[in-house]
Amino acid sequence: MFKVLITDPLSPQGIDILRRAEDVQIVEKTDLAPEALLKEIEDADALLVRSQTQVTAEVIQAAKRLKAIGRAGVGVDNIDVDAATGKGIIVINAPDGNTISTAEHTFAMLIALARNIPQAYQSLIRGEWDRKRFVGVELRDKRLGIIGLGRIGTEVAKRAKAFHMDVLAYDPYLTPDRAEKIGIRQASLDEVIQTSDFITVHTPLTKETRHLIDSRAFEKMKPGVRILNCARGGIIDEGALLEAIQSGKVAGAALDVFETEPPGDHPLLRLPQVIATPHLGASTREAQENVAVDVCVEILHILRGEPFKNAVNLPSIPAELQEKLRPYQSLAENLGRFALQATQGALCSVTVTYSGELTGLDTAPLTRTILKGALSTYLSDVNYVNATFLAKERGIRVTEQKVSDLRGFTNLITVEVVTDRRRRTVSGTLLNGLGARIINIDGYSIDVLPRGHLLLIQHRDQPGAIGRVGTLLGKHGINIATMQVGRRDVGGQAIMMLSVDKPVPPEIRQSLARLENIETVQEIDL
Ligand SMILES: NC(=O)C1=CN([C@@H]2O[C@H](COP(=O)(O)OP(=O)(O)OC[C@H]3O[C@@H](n4cnc5c(N)ncnc54)[C@H](O)[C@@H]3O)[C@@H](O)[C@H]2O)C=CC1
Ligand SMILES: O=C(O)CCC(=O)C(=O)O
Repeated sequence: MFKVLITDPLSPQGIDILRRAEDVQIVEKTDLAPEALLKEIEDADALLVRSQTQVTAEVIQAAKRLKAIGRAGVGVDNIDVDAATGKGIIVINAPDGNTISTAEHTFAMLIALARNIPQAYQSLIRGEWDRKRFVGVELRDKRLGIIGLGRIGTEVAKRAKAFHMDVLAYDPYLTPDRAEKIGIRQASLDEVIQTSDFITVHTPLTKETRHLIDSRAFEKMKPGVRILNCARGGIIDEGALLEAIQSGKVAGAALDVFETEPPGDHPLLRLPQVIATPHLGASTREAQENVAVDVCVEILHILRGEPFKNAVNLPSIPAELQEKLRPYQSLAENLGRFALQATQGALCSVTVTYSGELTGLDTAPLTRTILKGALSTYLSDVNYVNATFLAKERGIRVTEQKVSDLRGFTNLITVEVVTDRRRRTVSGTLLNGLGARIINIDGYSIDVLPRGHLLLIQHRDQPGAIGRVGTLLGKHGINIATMQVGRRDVGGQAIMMLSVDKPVPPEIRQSLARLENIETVQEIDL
């Protein structure tokens, strides 16, 4: 009998699936005090939560038999996924079930914002009859700038088109083919920011999207622009938004999410131009049913040892194969991350070539890991199980091949990525006793540890180029830990691969790119 502990309110449609299972005992205890949770989790086989229960490392350590944690929703921010992975506990989520609800909520906010509906309602119930203060704007022919055209962004775009809005999207990871299929014009971030009447964000919160909309972005916007965030607090810099509204640049904002939740007595909430909801994007009966059903079905699969999907942290592969592939997992993930970060742009195809001892194995899980590494650069909930599916959905061609060419190594993985901007080939190997190494980029031989902050610089092989890079980084207090240089011909094209002790800010990368004989500078974070 499997004990499934449910600690947040979950839709009964989901729980009924577990109730009908003869091998499951349900323990439903919401609002458990932290100590009570530590006790209750001890003999649980699975834990089901929404966003309230904090599944900390302490909770995970207290569990003696836990095999799976299910999140009825997308974000797993309340679960210590690393601690779960460390204990071999599978964490799953339900990424599709709340897309429509969140898109509809965004649209509700868009209309409410355009027509001052919450403010007018408040005024009316105060006993006023003020028809002048709440004059709004039409949506028709207004430009809606969508930042992040994934599942939710696409659904928002469809609804905006039905309202005859002029929709423009910025999503650097979307291929032109896919955008054409959705029927949305793609533009640069600057064009979206400078020309939109409404701007809505639908990206995950990543290093790249944190404060994507900051004071510089607000300066560039049209006066009277209206802003929406129903994705994650932190994509928009709340301090900069406050100033932009107070200065009159921004006419209004609709917020479902906040940098800290709950936001408490936040200055933005005191502005009459701001309308807000307490993270209600996914709060519909349908979305909650969808995510609860999805997560309960998958939890049963995991408990019964059947194939499952939407794992956030673990691939489902036979133990024997897993054992053989395990040493390559981190190299594979880092090769995917490295290749895409070094290439930039919308991914069109990935070709993975395996050589040596890898040719005799089923390498599909490694290819999935490479895809996961590449796609997690810009998608919110990529995992080992859904990476291939997501690539297919986005029209990315994935090819796997095995060859005998080993270039002197006992094993070799070569990843070739093609984006709408360029093509890159990166090879890596596991050196006996020394661990993972990147040994070739675009035909240039190097020897780099795939770890930490790296700078990939393309330059002309001329005297002084290396020195100028070192001097400029040194001037800004950035220490170079290691440096590798690869060239084909004397005086010709060459690359430098630097590992540095801290991230290199964009303005310093731009200064580097302006140095004599330096052509491109890419930062890679592994
Ligand atoms: N308010 C709420 O209750 C809910 C909020 N969400 C949040 O909404 C967000 C989007 O969710 P989905 O559409 O399901 O995710 P998704 O993964 O389908 O789409 C994200 C999109 O953002 C794009 N993107 C990534 N980095 C970008 C960048 N720097 N600039 C522009 N575009 C970038 C990706 O290419 C992708 O197309 C997630 O953060 C999710 O957590 C999701 C559900 C409910
Ligand atoms: O209502 C919830 O569970 C939060 C939804 C959400 O933000 C997500 O699924 O990422």
